This record gives sequence, C-alpha cells and structure tokens, in this order.
Amino acid sequence: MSEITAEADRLTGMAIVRRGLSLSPAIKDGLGLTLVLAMLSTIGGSVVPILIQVTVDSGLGDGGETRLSDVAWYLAGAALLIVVTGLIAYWMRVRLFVASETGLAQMRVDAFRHVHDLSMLTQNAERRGVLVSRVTSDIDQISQFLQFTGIMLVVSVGQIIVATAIMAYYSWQLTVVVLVTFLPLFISLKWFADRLSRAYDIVRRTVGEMLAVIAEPVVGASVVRAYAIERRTQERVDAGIKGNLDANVKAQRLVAVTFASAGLAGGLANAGVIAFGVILGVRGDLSIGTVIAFAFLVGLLVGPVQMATQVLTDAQNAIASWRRVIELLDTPADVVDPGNTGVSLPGGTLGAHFDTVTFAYPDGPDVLKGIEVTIEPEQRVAIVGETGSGKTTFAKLLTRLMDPTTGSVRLGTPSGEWQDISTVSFEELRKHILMVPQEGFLFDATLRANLLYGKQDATDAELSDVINDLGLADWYATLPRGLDSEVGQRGESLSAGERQLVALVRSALANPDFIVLDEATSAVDPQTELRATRALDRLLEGRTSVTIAHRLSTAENADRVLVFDAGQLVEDGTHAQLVTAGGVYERLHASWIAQASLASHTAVEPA
Ligand SMILES: Nc1ncnc2c1ncn2[C@@H]1O[C@H](COP(=O)(O)OP(=O)(O)OP(=O)(O)O)[C@@H](O)[C@H]1O
Repeated sequence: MSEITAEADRLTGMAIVRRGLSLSPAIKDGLGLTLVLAMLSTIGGSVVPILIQVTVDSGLGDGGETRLSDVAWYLAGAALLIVVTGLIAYWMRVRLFVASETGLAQMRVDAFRHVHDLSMLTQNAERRGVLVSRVTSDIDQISQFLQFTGIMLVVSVGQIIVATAIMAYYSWQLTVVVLVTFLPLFISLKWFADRLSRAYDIVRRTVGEMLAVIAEPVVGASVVRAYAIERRTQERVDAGIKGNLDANVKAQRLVAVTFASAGLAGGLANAGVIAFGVILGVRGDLSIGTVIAFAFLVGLLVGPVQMATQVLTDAQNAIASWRRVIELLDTPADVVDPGNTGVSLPGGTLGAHFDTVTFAYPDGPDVLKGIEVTIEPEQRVAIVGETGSGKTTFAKLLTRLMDPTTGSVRLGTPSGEWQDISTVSFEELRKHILMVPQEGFLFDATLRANLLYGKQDATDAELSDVINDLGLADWYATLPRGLDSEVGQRGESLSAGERQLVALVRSALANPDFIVLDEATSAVDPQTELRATRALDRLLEGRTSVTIAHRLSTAENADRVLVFDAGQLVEDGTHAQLVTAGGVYERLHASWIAQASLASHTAVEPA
C-alpha cells in the first residue's frame, strides 16, 4: 500500500535538479551550446562599454587630436555587435524554450500516467486536487524557472563576472569603490530571498483559500440562495480577497525594497566612480572614456542584483516543485498492471473465488477478515450488511481497484482454470469484469460521447441496439436532441435517474461477463425507476453479477445473498433461507420492511 513517498524529501537541492533532469532528458538536449550562446550574448553586452571608452577617447583624441574616421568605425562596430548579440540572445532563448518545454511535456505525460496507475486509495478525494496540481502548476513552476529565471541566473552571474573583470582591467581602485558599494547588498541577498520565499508561500496559500471561498458558493449557489446566506457568503469572499491582497502587497514591498536598494547602490557606485575617477583623471591615471565606461559597467551590475532575490526565490520554488513531482513519480503503483506479461482469462461466463482474503486500509484495522467464498458463473448475488460492514471494499477487491492485504481473488470457471486477477492485464480484466457505480461520472459532452465511454469504437447502430436491448429507446427519444443532447458539466442537465441509465448503457456497451454493481440509492421518479429496473434486469441476464443491495427486492430476487458484518462473511444463502434464520439478515430485512411501510404510510398521510 503506498502513500505519496517522502523519499525525495531527503534529496538536496542539487540532487533534485540532477534527478529532475534525468527524468526529462530532453531538457539537456544541446544545453552546452545554449549555455555557450548565453555566455556569448552576455560578453557581447559587456563589450559595449569598452567600445564606448575607445570611441570617447579617440573621439576626444589624445592630446587634442580628434580621429573622426575611427569614431565612425567604432560606432559601426558597436552597432554590429549589438545586432549580433541580439540575434544570439534570440537563438539561445528559442533553443532553451524548445528543450525545456519538450522535456517538461514528457514529465507531464509521465506524471499524468502515473496518477492513473496509483490505486484508488492514493487517489482518494482529498488528494486528487493535490495530484492535479503536481501535474499542472508544479510543472509550470519548473518551466518558468528553466525558461526565464534559470538562464537569467547564468546570464546574471556571467554578467557580474565579466563586468568586474573589465573594471579590474581598467582600474583596480575604481573596481574596489564599486564592489564596496554593492557589498552590503550582496551579503543581504540570501536574507531577502528567504523572506521573499516565505512571503510568496503565503501568497500561494491565500490564492488557494481565495479560490476555494469563491468557488464554493458558485457551486453551491442554490444552497446559498435557499438559506439566504448571501451576506455571510459575500463576507467570506471579501475576507478571502483581502487576505490575498495583503499577502501580495507584503511580497511586493520586499521586491520593491530590493529593487530600490540595487538602484541606490548603483547610484552610489556611480557617484564614487565619478568622484574617484576625477581625482585619478586629474593625476593623469585615467582617461575620460574609461570613467564613462565605468558608469556603464556599474549599470551592468545593477540589473542582476535587482533580479537576484527574485531569481533565488524562483529557484527555491522550482526545486520545491521538482521535489513534489519526483515524489509523485517515485510513488510505486500499488495495483500493478502486468500488461503484456499478463495471463488470459478462460472463455465462457466467469465466476469468482475469494481465497482467505483480508484487507486493511493504510494504517487501519482489518476491514475484511478471512473472506472465503466462491461465486458461480451466471449467479446473481446480492451483498447486504450494515453500513461500514465491508461491502464496497469487497466489490473493489473483486474488480481489482485495490489488492488484498493477504489472500487472493481469482476469476475463472469451475471446470476450467482459476486465475489470480493480479496476474491478468487491466485490458483483459476490463473486458470480463466491470464495476458499475451508483451513478457514472459524466463528462461535459454529448450523451453519445458519454455513452461511448463503455466502448470507444462502437458505431451508432451498435449503440442503438444496446439501448433498444435495455428497453431504453423511449427514454432517449424524449431528450430534445436525442443522442446529441449536451449533458452539461458532470451531467447536470440530466436527472439523477437518467445518469443511472447512462451508467447502465455504458456497461452494456462494454459487454463484460461479470458485473459488480453498487445499487443506486438516490430516489428517482417512478417512470425512470421502472426504466432503470427493467434495463438492469436485461443487463444482468446471462451474466454473473454481484450487487451491493440497498433495496429489499434486490436481495429477495437474488439467487444468493452474502451477508457481511464487521468485515466478516457471516451468512450465505437464499433470501428464503436467511430471512427466518434468526441472524443479521433477518434483522436487516425486518428493518427494511419497517422502513418501507413507514415510507408508504407517510406517502398517504395528508400533509
Ligand atoms: N478509503 C478508506 N480509508 C480508510 N478506511 C476506509 C476507506 N474506505 C472505507 N473505509 C473503512 O472500511 C470499512 C468498510 O467500509 P466499506 O465502504 O467497505 O463499507 P460498506 O459496507 O460498503 O459501507 P456503506 O454501505 O456505508 O457503503 C469502514 O469501517 C470504513 O470506515
């Protein structure tokens, strides 16, 4: 049984980057050349101040002699250099973009597939949102880092090194002046980055909270209106928006401080350069061109320092995101698909055998204990039991949505072989056994597209045959646009009963030999109820079925009733045998009868 692993928690930042790159090898494709281009464009940009110096000095001329033709050449050279540097920067960005997007697209595909391989346990409701955000926003964060911040880091570091080297070549005294001015900022960068990172964490958290308080009343609009809680809802929304605004303002204040500090340091450095430059110039140690070039070189330091805190924060976020995606990819799939190595199931209608099956949810007690039972082919079995007795767990094990903790579940025929379902490929298994939920999930598409989830390549003729066989032709004829009707998000344009019918048609299209059904509990109108009962009867004909029964009639009409109590199979027989056996079933049956008579009594009572 696996939870999202914490293995990646132990990796250092660099190890995460290495692991991340090995999972998306396309990112590294041609990275060497891209880095060389990045360095070339940096050097190109840094050479401009040198050209300014030689242009100014030869323009003003040594000893009063002006060489205008040289100035023209230098200017032409500078223009050419700027154009070439621009082209190199463009080429570098395109290469970087293509490589990182290709690599990350692969990572998205891998992560998405892996989410599907995880068992229903790992993907339980509250984790689903987290899993989706790993595939989407976490990978976006890495992409942002690789395409912008990461290269900015390389370019910025390169720019600082090259600019400092050129400064040192011109004048070590002025270089010391500049570096001393920037030193306090360099030292405090990490402190700023940590504070900014924390501030952004709060921004992200408040974005989540804000979206939740906005989305909830939209989804539950009818409840908000029914109970007239618009004001309270609006107050919660306002508070959510305000929280996000405050967090953003706080984070942006920090950004503004770093920007202003770098600008201030640049201004001070330039003032120092001019002051000391004049002194050195007067002594004849420095030319005017060199002092002007220094001012430009100081400008080359300001940009990287202004961006440094942002770069460090983005780097931290990207590493955290990479860590989360790696954790997801490292989580072992606990229900493993044997794929091509899987065995086939025998032909003919299948039965099932539970061989001393025990099951416990992660860190929980055994919820199924030593279940030993054989279900014959074509048998109609009803499962009954109190809530929490283990009925759904039994059904999930039977369809391999989860694997038993101990023991095995097999499918086969009494005369043929029995195969452990963990050795059968998912594809083969789904051809034979299918779990029909109370209501199928509906996608925002046409009714036809939704039905075809049962069999993607079914023709229209096949589809209408199945609908006719289930006796549902009159139902879809009542829909305004027949099979082309749009069902809306999650099927909201259909009634609960119609959504049940969709689940039945899908399963009939899939045509398995064995159906495991969670009987619908939601009340529907009598006409749809009748249709659903008739369709279900036809669907189960000639098939083996196990139904989690919530209705009296289902248990009464079944060939066999299995009664669960606190994770144990306590009774096994027909309705007639069990209803007077003095056990759990007799008690349950009595309470069903009582409920049914209460319901009919209330129905005829005047209001
Ligand atoms: N995802 C889960 N994680 C942990 N425990 C679970 C999980 N799902 C079910 N259980 C526990 O396992 C036990 C059996 O649950 P199960 O859903 O199989 O019962 P059930 O008979 O189908 O109940 P119901 O009729 O209410 O659906 C219960 O105690 C339940 O709390």
